[in-house]
Amino acid sequence: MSNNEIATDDGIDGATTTDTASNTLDPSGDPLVDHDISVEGSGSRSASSGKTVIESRNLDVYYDDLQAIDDVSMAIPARQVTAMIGPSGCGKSTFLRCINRMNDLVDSARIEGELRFDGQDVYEQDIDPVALRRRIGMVFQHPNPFPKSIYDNVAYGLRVQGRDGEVDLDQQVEESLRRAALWDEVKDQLDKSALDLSGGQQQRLCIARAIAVDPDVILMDEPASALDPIATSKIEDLIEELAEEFTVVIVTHNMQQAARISDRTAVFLTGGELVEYDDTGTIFENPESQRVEDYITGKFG
Ligand SMILES: Nc1ncnc2c1ncn2[C@@H]1O[C@H](COP(=O)(O)OP(=O)(O)OP(=O)(O)O)[C@@H](O)[C@H]1O
Repeated sequence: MSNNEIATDDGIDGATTTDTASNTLDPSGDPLVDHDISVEGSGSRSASSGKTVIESRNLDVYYDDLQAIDDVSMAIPARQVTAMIGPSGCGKSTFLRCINRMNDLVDSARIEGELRFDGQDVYEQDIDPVALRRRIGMVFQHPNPFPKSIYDNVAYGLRVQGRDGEVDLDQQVEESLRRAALWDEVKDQLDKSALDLSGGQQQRLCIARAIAVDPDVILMDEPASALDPIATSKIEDLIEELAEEFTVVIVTHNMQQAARISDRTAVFLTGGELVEYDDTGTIFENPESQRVEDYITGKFG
């Protein structure tokens, strides 16, 4: 389930902004970031190791009495693509939304256990969720550009942060659009409404908007599921490129997509149980769990 309707000024949408200098997270906290996990990616990147940037420990999430995540412990490496797959309702989006505390916006949601980003529990009392969301951007299933120009969409986060005076805004907008593989298509029409772009272009614009403020992590909740195959292919290529610079965590229903673009894959099954989490090649070619094999081979789900 994707919450793609949220688009506000407080850093909880695709325009989330990053301001590492002023955020309230203390990277010098618990040194969990020093844990190395070895990554044998099946994607195009080499099998380099990535430091743990996000780690859940015995995480439980409830919506009132419904348990959506059940005792999930996993470590997500920096600058890799980590995919979350599993049947509908198994808790993938819930887990994703815990990472930048989007579930705070759901009154019935209750979280137990730990969710660490950069070594610090994001649910500690002194953590500012808005500052957290500046470092952990999000891209939703349906592109949600603001009803503004292409330029203003990309510049939005920097302006909200008051950083537009510090940086060369034109340059930052161009660079973000280039990194989102959209510059060549829009460079002559930056004043045009973002809403006039195609769905695939809008999604790349949302990615440009998210990366303009230089987050550490980009969460993506089925970012290509509303797009046609060509637009999907462009987004997939882009995701692989983004992982050179950012940590990408993606929820996808599309197992082929997970196999194509991710380095690590987490398989959730009914009841919010993380059944297996491993290198993507292992999950798809030689999973340990019979249940995962049955799911991957389409025997259920
Ligand atoms: N805001 C909410 N309030 C109450 N229950 C919720 C809420 N969001 C999700 N749930 C429930 O939590 C469980 C996990 O939902 P979630 O959306 O995380 O699963 P998912 O694996 O992402 O599903 P899908 O693949 O269909 O998007 C489901 O039973 C769902 O109905």
